Amino acid sequence: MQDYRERAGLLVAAELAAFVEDAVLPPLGMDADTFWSGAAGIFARFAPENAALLATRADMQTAIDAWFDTRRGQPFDSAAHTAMLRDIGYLVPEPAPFAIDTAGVDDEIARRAGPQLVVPMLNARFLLNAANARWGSLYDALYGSDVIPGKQGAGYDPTRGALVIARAKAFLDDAVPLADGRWADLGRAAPVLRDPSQLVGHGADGRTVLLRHHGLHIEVRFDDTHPVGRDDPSGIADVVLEAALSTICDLEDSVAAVDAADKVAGYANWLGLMRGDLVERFAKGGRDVTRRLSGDRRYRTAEGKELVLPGRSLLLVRNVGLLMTTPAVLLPGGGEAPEGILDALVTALIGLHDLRGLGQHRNSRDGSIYIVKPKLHGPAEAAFTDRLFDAVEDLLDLPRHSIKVGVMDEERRTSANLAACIHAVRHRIMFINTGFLDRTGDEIHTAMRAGPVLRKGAMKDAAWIKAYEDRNVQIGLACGLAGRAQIGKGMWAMPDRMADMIGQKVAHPQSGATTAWVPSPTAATLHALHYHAVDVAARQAARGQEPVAPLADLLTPPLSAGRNWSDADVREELDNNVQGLLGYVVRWIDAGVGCSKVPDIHDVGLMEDRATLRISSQHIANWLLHGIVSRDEVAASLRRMAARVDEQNAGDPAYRPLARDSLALAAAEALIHGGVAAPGGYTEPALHRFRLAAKALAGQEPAEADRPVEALALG
Ligand SMILES: CC(=O)SCCNC(=O)CCNC(=O)[C@H](O)C(C)(C)COP(=O)(O)OP(=O)(O)OC[C@H]1O[C@@H](n2cnc3c(N)ncnc32)[C@H](O)[C@@H]1OP(=O)(O)O
Ligand SMILES: O=CC(=O)O
Ligand SMILES: [Mg+2]
Repeated sequence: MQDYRERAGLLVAAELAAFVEDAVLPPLGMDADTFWSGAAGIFARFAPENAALLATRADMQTAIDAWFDTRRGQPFDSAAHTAMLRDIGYLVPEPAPFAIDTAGVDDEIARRAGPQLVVPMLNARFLLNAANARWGSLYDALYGSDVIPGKQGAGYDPTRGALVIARAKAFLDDAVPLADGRWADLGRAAPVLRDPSQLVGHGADGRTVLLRHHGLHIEVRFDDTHPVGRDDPSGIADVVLEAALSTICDLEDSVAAVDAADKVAGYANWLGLMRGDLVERFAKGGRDVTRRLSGDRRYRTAEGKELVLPGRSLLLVRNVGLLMTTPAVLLPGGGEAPEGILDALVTALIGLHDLRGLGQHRNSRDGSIYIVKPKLHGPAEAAFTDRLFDAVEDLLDLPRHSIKVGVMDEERRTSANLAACIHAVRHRIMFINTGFLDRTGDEIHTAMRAGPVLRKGAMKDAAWIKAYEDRNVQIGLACGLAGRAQIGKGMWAMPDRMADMIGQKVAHPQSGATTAWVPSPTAATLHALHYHAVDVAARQAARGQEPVAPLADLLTPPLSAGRNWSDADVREELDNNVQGLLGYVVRWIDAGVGCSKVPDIHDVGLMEDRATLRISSQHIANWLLHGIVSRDEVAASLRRMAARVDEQNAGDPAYRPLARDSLALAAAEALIHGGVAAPGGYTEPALHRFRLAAKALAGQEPAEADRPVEALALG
């Protein structure tokens, strides 16, 4: 049973009250009464509006469903569909031309182009690694990935090493060419650059040369005492790249946070990052490791001045959206508080530690707290977020617009009204980002009644997604984001396929995006190469001249004209969706892991999070609704894929097989069969329900834990 403390008319979970009052407020000199009575006022003001906005979403979806139902079997009528969306207020008038005026944004966001790493907030070991991924060894990233073909052996393989070194030096030839010859032929000479302005300085050890290209730094480390440098004709031991300029510490789709204990664990990690004292100790490769945040990096410029560069990624925090409530706080009527409002209050309060300079390091040098807001549906919800952040600033005595917002463009109503959404937050917006995974889930859900959707793999060639990606950049540029805010692109979801990433993800900077998401530090280092290859500012200048891609394309649902697939194709599609879904859900429900690498049916490890789960569950629900697959076929696929997922996890002693009475299997069935009715097609309600049940069971006697799922009160 959750233990609560009464605070200003709220019931606050004991662990949350203790965390806020003992760890967060005292260094800020803020008393608990001031904070909780301010928080109570904010909940009183914004919780009803939050509920009303959710009701509007539901009403609009009902109207869209009814419109498609009455036209079943007829070809899609784009003009009538757009008119209907205007009638129901889904499409709003475009604002007059305007430019955002966000101020006080750090260079990493406003003026420089480079990778953005995302990391689950509940994993301190990964969080520290992510924050430190500002700098990454290119030698290590190449050696440890499939960019260099062939298998890695146990020890150092000099043949593989030689390929790495050749590749890294070829990169130097492109980005920072020598005045004469190639880096491979440098010999013992000191490097003289074709463009001397690329030489920024030297490391304190005198052996590191600091270079800059397209605003990103490159260290070339000369060290004859290092095993690699010793064998190199020039003594080069490594090439280190400035990689993850920014990192999103995620409280949303990559974590499983269902109760006060989980929320406090996430908030405590965010506090550790803002104060600089987060430490994690663990064993790796037979060694005990203590991981901390890296310090800043010191150099001497050619003029002999000291130069300090940030040692850590600029940290952003992703709050949850508007949908969920949390048992961590109960409102005066006894209902759970909207989780997004609690996140805004607590993550901004923690961010204040950085703005007041209370931490060991500085995160924002320009005095901003960066909150990423996911799953906003349209301008009314963006305006709501703006007012909520105003209120939090007032409570925390922060200058107006110190809290910046990153708007995830990942719901169809936001894409269709993007300029109006940006306008609603024009004084504080620091990014727009195409979260194409959620966006695909929302596309399927919104058009649920329109007909069977394309196979998942064909979705990337559909008209809507091209228009979505193009319009996001074009509208972002038209609204003046260049030089003030990021235009971001989505996640590379195949963490082990780095050669493919190198080949394909260059498309993101080429599109005029100043950043794009990567799943790991290695991916950040390798993706940094793309920002050296492409001059994003030039691409933005070119794309700023383009007409905006047609709204009609954006609003064309990805439908298949009937059942265009063989039985084998249908089965493959179903099995693939079911396998990804089960492989992810079993870890979410049983182990509380919110982001996993799950092999697909071709054994490619895919990053699965709640957004990819939204896609697979919505896809199966759509094909069931339209009779492409039957309930029996889905049940058979669940059985087949459960056995496969059990096999894949056989090496994990803590793993509980997906047997008939597994909570995880029941959650998977609820996600599929409840997919049409689920608000927005979101998976959070079902996941939270089953995870809470799993946690409750884990706290009980083993005999209880073996009770069948049917005996659980899950509703
Ligand atoms: C649609 C969306 O919302 S996308 C945004 C949400 N998604 C994410 O945040 C993805 C984040 N990435 C991850 O969680 C992980 O990379 C996964 C789950 C995809 C793969 O994890 P694993 O299978 O454990 O990775 P793998 O074994 O290849 O590598 C683990 C190592 O890489 C590091 N690592 C992997 N991902 C990250 C990361 N995102 N940040 C920091 N370090 C990371 C780990 O710290 C670990 O190194 P260590 O042993 O020195 O600590
Ligand atoms: O949040 C990102 C997405 O693709 O969804
Ligand atoms: Mg998303």
